Amino acid sequence: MNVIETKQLSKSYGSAQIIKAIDLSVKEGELFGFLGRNGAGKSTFINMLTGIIYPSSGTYSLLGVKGPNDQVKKRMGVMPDYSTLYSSLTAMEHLKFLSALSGNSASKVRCKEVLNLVGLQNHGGKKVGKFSFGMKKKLGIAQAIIHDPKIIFLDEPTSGLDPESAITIQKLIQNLQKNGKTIFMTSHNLHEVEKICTQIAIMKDGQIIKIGTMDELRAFYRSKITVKIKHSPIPKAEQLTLYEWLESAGSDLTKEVNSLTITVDDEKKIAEMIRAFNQCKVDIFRVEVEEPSLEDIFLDE
Ligand SMILES: Nc1ncnc2c1ncn2[C@@H]1O[C@H](COP(=O)(O)OP(=O)(O)OP(=O)(O)O)[C@@H](O)[C@H]1O
Repeated sequence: MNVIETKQLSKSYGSAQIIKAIDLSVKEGELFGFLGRNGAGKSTFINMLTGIIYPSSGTYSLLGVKGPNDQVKKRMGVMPDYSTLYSSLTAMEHLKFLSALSGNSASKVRCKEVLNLVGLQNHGGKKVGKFSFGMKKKLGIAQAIIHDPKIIFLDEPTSGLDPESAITIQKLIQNLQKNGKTIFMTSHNLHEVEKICTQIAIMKDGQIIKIGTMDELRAFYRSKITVKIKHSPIPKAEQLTLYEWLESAGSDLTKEVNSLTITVDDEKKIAEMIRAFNQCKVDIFRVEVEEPSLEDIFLDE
């Protein structure tokens, strides 16, 4: 089942079209990573799905129900902007208060359990006003999951967290997914998205320009395979021919002592290179092939 589905979803402010007729389907149980440069339109898109702003045109449905819908909102978790937390309440009071407000009143035991999950187990009695930025972020995630929702929207859940806390949150997000939740998250941390997301979309100027699993995105990008070859010394008489051949076979050739790095556009070129080395009586000791990372794919856009 598609848990999130948008059809021609658009948003304009005045004459500026921020989101341009997006058709998107997110299946149940996906950990969906939504990427894009600053101002691409990620938050605007999420804000439409979570009912914070209205679309200018197009439709969306969540859990098969056309949005916005109050019943669906109860089954959806949204990480709030940290500035909207109540500073005079303690973390425990905050979770109890907000869960009651949204019609999903949480028990003290559940509040403690969720504070534990986000790593705030020792801070339940502390006033939110005294929280650091990272602690507020964790409390925001706790608030998003307190009522055990089916879909969870997280806008940059780990930005500003120290590395250890970021890993705790990434593991928590992965566990939520393993337990059947559908998670839709934005992030500027490409390494994180590559590591944990099962589907990735890249947004540019209000449109989704690439979408797929990490492997599918790599397949779009097969033209950048970096190969590092460690080899025996190249006989002087063969050097010119071999290097000239390599330059015609690939690009970005970097020569070092008994090793080289080259970028090729097709895996078949790797086999051809090995044959060319052998013909020049050069032994190959190691071939390292570097697949394009999400960063390569993202930066290429
Ligand atoms: N209320 C608004 N009125 C006018 N323009 C807006 C409004 N909200 C957002 N925008 C514009 O919409 C564009 C997309 O903004 P949005 O916040 O969705 O981007 P984003 O991808 O989430 O960026 P970031 O990564 O910086 O959070 C920006 O050009 C922004 O200035």
